Amino acid sequence: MKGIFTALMCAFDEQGNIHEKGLRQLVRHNIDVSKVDGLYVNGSTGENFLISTENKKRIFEIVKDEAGDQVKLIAQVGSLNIDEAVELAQFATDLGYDSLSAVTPFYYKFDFEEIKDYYNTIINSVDNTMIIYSIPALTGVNMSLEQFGELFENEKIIGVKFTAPDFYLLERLRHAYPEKLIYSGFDEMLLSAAVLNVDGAIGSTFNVNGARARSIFQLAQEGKIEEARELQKVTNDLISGILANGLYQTIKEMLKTQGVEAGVCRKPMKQLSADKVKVAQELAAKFLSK
Ligand SMILES: CC(=O)N[C@@H]([C@@H](O)[C@H](O)[C@H](O)CO)[C@@H](O)CC(=O)C(=O)O
Repeated sequence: MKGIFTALMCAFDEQGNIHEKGLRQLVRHNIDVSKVDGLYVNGSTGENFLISTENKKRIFEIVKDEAGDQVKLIAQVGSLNIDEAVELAQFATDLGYDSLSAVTPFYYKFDFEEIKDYYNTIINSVDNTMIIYSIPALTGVNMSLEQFGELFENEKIIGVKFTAPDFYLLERLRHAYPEKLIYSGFDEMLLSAAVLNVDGAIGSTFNVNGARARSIFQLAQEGKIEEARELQKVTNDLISGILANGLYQTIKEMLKTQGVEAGVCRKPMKQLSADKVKVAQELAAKFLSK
């Protein structure tokens, strides 16, 4: 379960339906071209919070069917509707997903006891493991070292996807819980996290930049920091361009230049203007090999 995991996009058509052929191509591109170690399915990048339970299940099915056992698969099942989270956890487990993950419950200001109960309720309902998805900038949920420790007391909670720029907390977590899996969640900070000895990374830009991400991670593990820094610089030039143009939409347009029918994003996300499509194509021409 270590290494580079792509936070998988989902291809949607103009009506917002799953574009199955495009989704299968996305899976193949990540496995065959980017050669990532795994896929993180129905996360933020998969537009999970914009789709129905039935669509989430269908995406889990298609991805497992296409990927088989070629790479590790993590199913993000977190939901404010805890019944849905449990249902999805059971569904993904039955399909053979290697682990589950759940975003911290957000919007209402849940206290820590409620957050702990949420994780234990989901994971104790299935025969699988759980990776906490912590992304404070989007959820508003900031957990302390001690609170992570309390969650980790449940042996089925095997790690955290740490999407935060708090390298002090990341170092403390690494030191305190050497046996737990820690994944870096900010692609632009991959090298800094790798230096702190994280076990892997999960990111959206790996859909187009997976090979470079793999190299950064590997070089850091080998102590070749100067080379890794060069690659992180190129990566961050790319990420700056993507973020300025519209994150998920730009990645989808870039994928289209690689022959992947990545579709469009679901409403209320807007579509790119013609000018921005051109910017995405220029980014692809500059940063992606044909
Ligand atoms: C909000 C968001 O999409 N964050 C990305 C990052 O990969 C992020 O896009 C990237 O670092 C650029 O800022 C991941 O942490 C999200 C992710 O793994 C997911 O799709 O669940």
